[in-house]
Amino acid sequence: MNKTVEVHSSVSALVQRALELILSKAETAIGERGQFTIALSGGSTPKPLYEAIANQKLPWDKIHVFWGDERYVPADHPDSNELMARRAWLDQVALPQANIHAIPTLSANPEVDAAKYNQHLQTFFNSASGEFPALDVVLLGMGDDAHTASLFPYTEALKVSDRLVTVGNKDDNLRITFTYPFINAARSVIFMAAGANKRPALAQVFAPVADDFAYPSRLIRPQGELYWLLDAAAGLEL
Ligand SMILES: O=C(O)[C@H](O)[C@@H](O)[C@H](O)[C@H](O)COP(=O)(O)O
Repeated sequence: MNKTVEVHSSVSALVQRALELILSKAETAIGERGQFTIALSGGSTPKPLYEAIANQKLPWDKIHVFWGDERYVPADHPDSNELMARRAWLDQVALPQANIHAIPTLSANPEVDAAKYNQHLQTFFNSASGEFPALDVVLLGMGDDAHTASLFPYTEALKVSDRLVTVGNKDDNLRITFTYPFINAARSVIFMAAGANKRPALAQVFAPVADDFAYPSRLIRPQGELYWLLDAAAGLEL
């Protein structure tokens, strides 16, 4: 793992840096493998990043978009991570619908939809059960409880290491989430975290010893590169 922690002066500087990184990873991936695969996060921090990506001229047909987690709501619900990314980015550019790999949420059973997304990913990457294919970029946020994707403290999802996708649980609201070993298989994992409310969690996530089960972002130790992009408020005491 190659870990880089950067503290930027403002949220817009952080967003600009995330944009640069993603453009550079996309160029490399398309040059080397003919396509760029990225998993998006929800939360509020990445929205200006998605708007900035939409303003770029990119070979959209070579870009495949996935989600690291999704709330268990229909795709037109205001809480949907897919809806946010569609409005800010995907609906604004000529990215083929077939390249948008949204998490299904309509079977009334999150276990069934998690299994469907798992299968969809295995088919896309042509990987066998038990293998963890590498996305080019997994974009993540972190909550002030140190959760990431929908891997919440002390939940069963943190123990799942035999598949790509599982069911997450936020205060008894079920969600669908990548598992930590799938995130860790990525070529690059980019965390974006802004705001002073993230400081106590970050201190635990960066501590040499702490409980991974209490602070799930600690589980993210990718085989490739790990970037933590922070704003000045989040990074103040680091
Ligand atoms: O769907 C979600 O809620 C997320 O993917 C989640 O893990 C998010 O990234 C963090 O809660 C940070 O959210 P903010 O960017 O709003 O701080």
